[in-house]
Amino acid sequence: MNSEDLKNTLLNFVSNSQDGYGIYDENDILIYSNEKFASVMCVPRDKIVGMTFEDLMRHIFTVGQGINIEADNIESWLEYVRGVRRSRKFRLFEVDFTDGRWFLFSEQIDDKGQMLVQLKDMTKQKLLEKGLESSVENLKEIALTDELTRVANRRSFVTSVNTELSRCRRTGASMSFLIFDLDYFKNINDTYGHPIGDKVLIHITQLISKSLRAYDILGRIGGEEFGVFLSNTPTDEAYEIAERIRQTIAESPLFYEATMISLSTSIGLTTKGCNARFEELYQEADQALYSAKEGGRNQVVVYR
Ligand SMILES: Nc1nc2c(ncn2[C@@H]2O[C@H](COP(=O)(O)OP(=O)(O)OP(=O)(O)O)[C@@H](O)[C@H]2O)c(=O)[nH]1
Repeated sequence: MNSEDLKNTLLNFVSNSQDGYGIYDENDILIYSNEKFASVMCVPRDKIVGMTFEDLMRHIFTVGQGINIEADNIESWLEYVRGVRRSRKFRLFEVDFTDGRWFLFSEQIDDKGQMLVQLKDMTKQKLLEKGLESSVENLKEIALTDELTRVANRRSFVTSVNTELSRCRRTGASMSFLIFDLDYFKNINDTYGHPIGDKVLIHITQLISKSLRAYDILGRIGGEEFGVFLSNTPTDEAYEIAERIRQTIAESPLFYEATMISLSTSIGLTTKGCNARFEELYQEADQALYSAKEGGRNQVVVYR
């Protein structure tokens, strides 16, 4: 193929391309536009050629079609664009359109200062990307949340507690750790059935969660066992919080049809410096919880 034929073939491809092609001269005046470029910019091809880049943007801003120019004032937007446009020989960026489409723009500048702009419709990829992002968010949520009670599951609770321990290690503060365990929960399941047992767990979670401060960490660490991490909280303060929750639970039975299901919890409490590990906190609070069960249940016991 001789060079004339090659030029014609190339021009033919570019003219009929599904991608938009435009060329600006060194003064940013559009000297070439294929059909697609003109239609993406929402200006007829015979009108768009000859426009400067800035006038084209002003036009798009005024009609409110095409590129989504998120600005109150087009002149200040252009001021910003002047700072980045032509700042590099090659630029690649994504642009959203007022009709919801997305285009990938590539700008390439030759030695004379002429700029070739290519626009590629990437709406499908963008939708896919957004779908994937929200699926990842959903999966994260599922992986970290207890399905029944909607609080942190054991894994996510342990991670949050470890993060908080590292943070408070730097401040040298002490913290308290509580384990709540429902009393005679097996009886509730056996008497009223598993679905009502589930309702009890949700009810208890809500009662505990309402009594905590925004920065306390609550998680379901076992079947009917909940952990609470109280950062920067000494024993007497943690005891007050635990005792208040114990009382609330004891005074808040679950009403199911005509039946009132009375509830109570035993609570183990330990207070330590932040150099402790999760396993130690758990072990000590669990030992205190065991004493609370042994001591007759429905009580808070501090680890000694
Ligand atoms: N409904 C329901 N029950 C659960 C769930 N997870 C664990 N359980 C039940 O929780 C009960 C725990 O029983 P136990 O460990 O004997 O404890 P308890 O009956 O509360 O007795 P104490 O703790 O000694 O007061 C068992 O019957 C488990 O089947 C759950 O997600 N839903």
